[in-house]
Amino acid sequence: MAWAALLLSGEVDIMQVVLGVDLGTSAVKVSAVDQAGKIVAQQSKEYPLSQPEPGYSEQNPEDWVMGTTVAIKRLIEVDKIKPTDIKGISYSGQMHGLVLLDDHHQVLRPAILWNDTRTTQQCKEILDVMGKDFIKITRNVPLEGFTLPKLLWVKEHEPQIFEEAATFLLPKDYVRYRMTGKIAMEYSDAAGTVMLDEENRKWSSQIAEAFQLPMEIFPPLIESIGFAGKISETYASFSGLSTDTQVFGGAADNAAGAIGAGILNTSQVLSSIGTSGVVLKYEDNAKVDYQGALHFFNHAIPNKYYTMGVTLAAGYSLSWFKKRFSNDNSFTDFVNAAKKSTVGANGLLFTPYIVGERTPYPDGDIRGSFIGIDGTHRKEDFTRAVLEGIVFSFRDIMRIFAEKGSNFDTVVSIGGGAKSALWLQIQADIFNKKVVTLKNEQGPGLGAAMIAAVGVGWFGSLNECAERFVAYDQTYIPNAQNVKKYDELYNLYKKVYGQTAEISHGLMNYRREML
Ligand SMILES: Nc1ncnc2c1ncn2[C@@H]1O[C@H](COP(=O)(O)OP(=O)(O)O)[C@@H](O)[C@H]1O
Ligand SMILES: O=C(CO)[C@@H](O)[C@H](O)COP(=O)(O)O
Repeated sequence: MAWAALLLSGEVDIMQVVLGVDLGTSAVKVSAVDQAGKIVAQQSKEYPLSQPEPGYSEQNPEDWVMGTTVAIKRLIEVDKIKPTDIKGISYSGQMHGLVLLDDHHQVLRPAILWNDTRTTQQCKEILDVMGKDFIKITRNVPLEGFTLPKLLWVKEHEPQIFEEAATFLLPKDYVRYRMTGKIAMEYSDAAGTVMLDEENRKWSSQIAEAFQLPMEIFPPLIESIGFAGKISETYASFSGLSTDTQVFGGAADNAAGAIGAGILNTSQVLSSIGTSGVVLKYEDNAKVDYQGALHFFNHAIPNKYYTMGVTLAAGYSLSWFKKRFSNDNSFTDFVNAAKKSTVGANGLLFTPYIVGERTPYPDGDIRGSFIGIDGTHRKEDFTRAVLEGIVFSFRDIMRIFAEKGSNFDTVVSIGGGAKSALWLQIQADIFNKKVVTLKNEQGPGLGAAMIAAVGVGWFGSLNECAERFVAYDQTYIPNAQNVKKYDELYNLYKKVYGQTAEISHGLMNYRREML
């Protein structure tokens, strides 16, 4: 039912709202959402990222708390949302970041983030010590981005800090702790620590023993829609919120993004082109086994899962190219100029490995290429090659799904990739699948608000909530001629990694020697 009709029907109370806190890497965005699924107000606050050494990426957890508080205060003071009308709050969080706390719950060092790549050695050690058992328990291969290698890095390089650590949290779990005073980690995020026995939904004592991690440091686990407490007196006086507002677990940003996009059954796949890119598929149970070729994590819905592959530089590749070579154009004009090129960019291929890659090549040292540069190529061919290369990298992920016999008919596109009709058609043609967009595309923030909406009892389940909050907009159907051409080009694209890896690694070593 449309928003106005819902109001007239008296089925919803438009005064009541829930808040979805989307704790990203560059900023926190807090959305106030009413019972009809309408975003009535939104505030955000950016915070800095520190890169003290090559490959390091850290943030100060206090900045997340301050940013979230500023955004909430603005909702109350500028947008005039009454604190007593805020019935519930939940979260979507950047994944994997390690927040270490001492026994007074004080932060011991800056958080080490998902895009920090200092832990290659620790990932190797994890496999050396546990081999295939590790993948069997966590359903993932150890990658630099995940939390366990970060914990082992601290243990090895900062032993005094490790000694003082009483527990650890993930970014949004830390913010929730500061708002409620209660320590807990939520399942979909806990899966990304790669210390969780995913199928049995408990911390793995085998992993703890293998790496001499005391069991006491593992925080209690809660469900995404689980009640985490009410706003504490301290945080209420700090933020202006009411102590009656209920707080719920929340979810990892990709799980929350999937909920906000209505990915709640196995026939749909999410294609998210943000700074990084994600192809994500809902899984009904833990029986599917990709043997670590894709990430496999607990979903925000109890006992459900999702599989995903990550392209580290998706939208980032396009932004990089625009910034370096087309900075004076608007984003829309710059992307639309690629229409002047052809399917296959007049014979130019791009691989988007400009910050290394995760799926299907877990290789921090691979770098991107333009292949087939010809004297006749124009800037729009390069732009088109970048748009296509990003989508080819998503097809690499889809190929793994296909090899495992996973079937789906619809791809829901979100993020920057859903802003351009050209890019959406390229996705439909390269995937050879129907691609749809969302009417109310708010990404993980809406998913976070949906978790709170279910938590406070507005809906019986996330599926029920999605029926009201999520609606599809445009549909893009594959063009048979283009599909054929892209199939041919994809066969060439697939060869680029293998044939450029050695050269890329040599060039990375050259850069390191120059430091
Ligand atoms: N008008 C546009 N058309 C196509 N792509 C766009 C447009 N504007 C931005 N983008 C792409 O979207 C990406 C950002 O997507 P977004 O979902 O906002 O990412 P994030 O939340 O990670 O910052 C940018 O890196 C850029 O490549
Ligand atoms: O590492 C992963 C998933 O495994 C990333 O998806 C981060 O969770 C991204 O955070 P944002 O870019 O959305 O801040």
